[in-house]
Amino acid sequence: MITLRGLTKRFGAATAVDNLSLDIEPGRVTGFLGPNGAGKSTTMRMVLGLDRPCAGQALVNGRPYVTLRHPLREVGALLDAKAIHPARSGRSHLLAMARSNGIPTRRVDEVLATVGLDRTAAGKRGRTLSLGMGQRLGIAGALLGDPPVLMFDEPVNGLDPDGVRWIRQLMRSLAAEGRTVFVSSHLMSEMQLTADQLVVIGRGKLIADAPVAEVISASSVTAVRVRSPQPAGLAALAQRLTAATGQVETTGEDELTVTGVSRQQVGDLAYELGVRLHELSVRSASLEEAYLELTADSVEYSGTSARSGGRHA
Ligand SMILES: Nc1ncnc2c1ncn2[C@@H]1O[C@H](COP(=O)(O)OP(=O)(O)OP(=O)(O)O)[C@@H](O)[C@H]1O
Repeated sequence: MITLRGLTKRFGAATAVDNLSLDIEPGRVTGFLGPNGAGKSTTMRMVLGLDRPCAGQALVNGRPYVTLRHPLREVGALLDAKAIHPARSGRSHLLAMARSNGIPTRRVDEVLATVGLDRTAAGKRGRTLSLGMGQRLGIAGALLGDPPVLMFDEPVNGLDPDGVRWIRQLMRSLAAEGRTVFVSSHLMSEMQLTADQLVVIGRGKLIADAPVAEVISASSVTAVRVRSPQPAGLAALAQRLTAATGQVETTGEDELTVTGVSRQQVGDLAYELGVRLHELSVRSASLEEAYLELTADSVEYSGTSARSGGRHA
């Protein structure tokens, strides 16, 4: 479990993390999303005691990182895959980590096997590691102490499709073992497949903390399509839906597209009015659409081309 309470970090006049309070629960994958510069890495660094909060607290299993006696056994993290000495082999890097945390040497070979690095790959020097090998080595380091809490900052960066799928399965299985898995990514399609819960931040502030399905269904891009062969009935239904705070658009001769009202509500209203329906279907937003809508006002750096969906700040 990771607990953030009023967590705040300022760099000079800029507030990178602004009064964040949340619980990142065990047994599920929590995706950590936000535009560039939103404060994700800074938050993770504070959990690991690498940055000191200006206010508030970040706790791992109820304790500040700096008070943990064997930190690698409590929390494992992949923050920067390049954090290995260029002249050191992957295996000796892990051996040094193990030694300083009282972890037996055999565990190094276990985690190397878990991440699919053989002896030759593990014997390569840091400077010669490919991006994918570096990521795998970083993940091996995170798993070394068999910790109940794991944090990964953009773990699929630069990985090929096999690597991406492997990471997804690893995250899922770590969560299924009851661990806390907190992972940041900009790949929405991947997050939609991997995460159970989402934490979205923008400009250091919490925007959403909800299950993936809830984030998607709350999006205005999620819409109900309703078709009827009875034009008068459809018009009456449109009127009632508008009164029920739905946004109704006529999208065809016999068709309405409704947002802000659930499919059940539309079906119940149609039944009440005695309107015959030929279709009642939901068009779900993608996580990407929902995310763009949520963060439209928090994007610090954006190009000039128009984006579909969300509003512009
Ligand atoms: N050491 C530092 N000194 C000054 N400013 C910093 C420092 N580290 C981070 N920042 C600033 O804090 C803000 C948050 O940065 P952070 O790297 O945490 O965002 P992020 O959400 O991880 O972004 P990205 O998705 O681009 O990795 C940014 O405005 C960044 O420039």
